[in-house]
Amino acid sequence: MTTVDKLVQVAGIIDAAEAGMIIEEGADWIGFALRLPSGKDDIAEPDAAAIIKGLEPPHAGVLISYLTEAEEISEFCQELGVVAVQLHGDVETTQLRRLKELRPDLFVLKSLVVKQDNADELVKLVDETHPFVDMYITDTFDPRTGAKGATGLTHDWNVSAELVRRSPKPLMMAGGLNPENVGAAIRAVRPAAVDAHTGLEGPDGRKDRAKVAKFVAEARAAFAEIG
Ligand SMILES: O=C(O)c1ccccc1N[C@@H]1O[C@H](COP(=O)(O)O)[C@@H](O)[C@H]1O
Repeated sequence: MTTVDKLVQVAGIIDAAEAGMIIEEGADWIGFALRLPSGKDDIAEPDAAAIIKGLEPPHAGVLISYLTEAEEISEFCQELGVVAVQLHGDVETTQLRRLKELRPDLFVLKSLVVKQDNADELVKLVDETHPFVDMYITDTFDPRTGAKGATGLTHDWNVSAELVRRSPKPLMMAGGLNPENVGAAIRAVRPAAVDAHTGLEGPDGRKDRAKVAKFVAEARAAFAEIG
């Protein structure tokens, strides 16, 4: 079983050069968003699989997806060679249980999409699903577009902090994190891990080396501070 603590993830990898740069700058896990409902993935599946298979521990590739069916998730994770999957869709608890039966070795992250006034609903979701989930990941809902991931928006960190306190499983904090706010976020919420996508991009839509380096350094410093 994979255990994680004080982990830094960068999501939305688009090619091998970007993956290599992010690993060089000290991130632990890298996330690949695939089979998105838009049909417009940033990277082809065989290219993602090649990058993932070339990673050496403690680095690892994570599938980020809206898939909801355990069999399809399991088969796709096998094809890609990922050790972890981040589920952003409305996955039934029965499917999470089935996924654990099929792949007890797979590290399952389930998103908790923070909206205005849905904290109680998220706590209920944690209560129901935690036996089948290894880690939760917060994310921010964008009411203008309906998007539930990679919105670049922060949410009420009091909700994330409450979820950390209430969840029997660790929590990865995400949603609008960037080099400037990640330290404060870790000190306020005390998550086990952090993740960012859009806050690390340059104007060309690719990850910016200086932003990735600063994000990793600020996160490591804040994790060391909270102990
Ligand atoms: O990374 C993506 O492209 C992605 C696509 C669909 C759902 C989630 C996705 N990424 C996750 O979004 C959050 C945070 O994004 P941001 O930092 O606010 O831009 C994080 O969980 C990513 O793993």
